[in-house]
Amino acid sequence: MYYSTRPTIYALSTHLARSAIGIIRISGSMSSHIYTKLTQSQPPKPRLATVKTLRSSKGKVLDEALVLYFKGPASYTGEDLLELHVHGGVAIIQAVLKAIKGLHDPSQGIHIRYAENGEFSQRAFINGRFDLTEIEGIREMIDAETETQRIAALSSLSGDTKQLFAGWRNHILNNVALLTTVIDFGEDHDIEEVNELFQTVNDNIIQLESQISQYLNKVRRSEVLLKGIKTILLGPPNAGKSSILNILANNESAIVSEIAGTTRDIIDVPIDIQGYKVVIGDTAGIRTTTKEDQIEIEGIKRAKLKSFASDLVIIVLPVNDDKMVDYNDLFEHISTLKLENKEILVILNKMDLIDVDKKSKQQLLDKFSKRLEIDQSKFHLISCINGSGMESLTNSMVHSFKTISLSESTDPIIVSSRIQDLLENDVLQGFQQFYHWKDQDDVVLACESLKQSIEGIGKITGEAVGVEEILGVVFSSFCIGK
Ligand SMILES: Nc1nc2c(ncn2[C@@H]2O[C@H](COP(=O)(O)OP(=O)(O)OP(=O)(O)O)[C@@H](O)[C@H]2O)c(=O)[nH]1
Repeated sequence: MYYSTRPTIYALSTHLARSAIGIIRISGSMSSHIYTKLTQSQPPKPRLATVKTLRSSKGKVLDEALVLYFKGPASYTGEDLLELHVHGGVAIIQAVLKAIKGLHDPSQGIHIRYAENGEFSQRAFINGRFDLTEIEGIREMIDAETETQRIAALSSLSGDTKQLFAGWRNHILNNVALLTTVIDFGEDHDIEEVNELFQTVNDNIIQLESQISQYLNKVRRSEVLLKGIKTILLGPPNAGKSSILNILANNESAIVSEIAGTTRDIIDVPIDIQGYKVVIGDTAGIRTTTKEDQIEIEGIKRAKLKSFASDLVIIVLPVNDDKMVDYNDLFEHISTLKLENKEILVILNKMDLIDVDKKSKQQLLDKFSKRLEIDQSKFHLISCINGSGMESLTNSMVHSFKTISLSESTDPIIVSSRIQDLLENDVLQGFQQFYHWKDQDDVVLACESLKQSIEGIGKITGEAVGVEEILGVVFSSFCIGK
């Protein structure tokens, strides 16, 4: 459907700050009118970039701009759409915006106003250019800060998510159709036939439920990519935790000193490691202490607590201290983390301090891995002084990130929490109700339950009745001009 009765909207789609270009977007039936007024020329030719002088209503030159016009419905919004690529000076942009605003003239039926958040995308949705999963994909794409987030957002943007949901919807619809035949022609079916059909639908729904649950599981695992993979450095004081953090973060985020126990509380540093958003926490050194240093005790307690909530735990041990006295408390804690199936890597740091050939390196690995009962493949021998072993450590960390986010086998998926809620609460809930009514041999209510699931998917893609209520939720998080 092509809406031409709505007011024409305009907005600055780039930031209002000194820059090379600023892009002003205009969408609606008055786009062509705005073009002719600003350029004082004939109506624009669609899809042809032209350089035009923009003028105010009094004929004053405002700027030389690159102008692009798209005739609806073949445009982003599905309406006539004009893009003015003006020079990115704040005063220029404001002057052009003011000139557009000045063209608003209700007495002539010319309705022009500044766009609201996400209004261009909302029109694209209303005009059937995209479904809601694609629209949300566009938002995730804009929000993506790292390479993995960008890839995850692509699955929605490219329409993969839309197709997946459409497939699920059809599948449920087919099963509703099967049940409907029983309801409509129930008296003509014998009871065994009805039971058999009911059982077939039941099996189909169980299968679909498992697919949706797996999908949700993957979404949850992928979510870590958005929030950042929580990584923690744990180890005794003076092991080199802060030094490692500084190398990974490429700056002096944490205080490094020779005095054991310099780090007293957790320092969280967000960094990008090979396209993964990671939040690394440097912690107070854990040692078995008899001293009554309350700050140190509290620091150790916090470090331990935080490690339980972390996705990846990196244990840092100074290789020159292979007697490992005072380490009981730390090792006991590591055992608990292992029981929780935490992803763990171990760093043996300060390799520059010992003189090793290949054989004694192996002896070191044997000794530490035996003591910690952690496989040698998880170990890294490094030196913060000469940087040795750091590359292999980061590669190993990336491998762990892939395991944590399940992005090793397939691309991660990011979908909005709105979609997750609807899948869990409407679609899967509908299945639970279906099982309940099936057990009661109530075909009618079982069928209604599946319709609830279909409606849930409709709300996700935007095909549901009463869709207005969800539009507000989706578009309010967009920026103006999108
Ligand atoms: N020789 C050598 N010294 C290192 C290495 N890494 C760190 N150091 C030194 O070890 C000392 C302690 O380093 P930090 O990075 O502060 O250690 P930490 O584990 O954060 O210490 P706490 O804050 O006490 O828990 C500093 O003097 C560092 O310069 C290394 O690979 N080789």
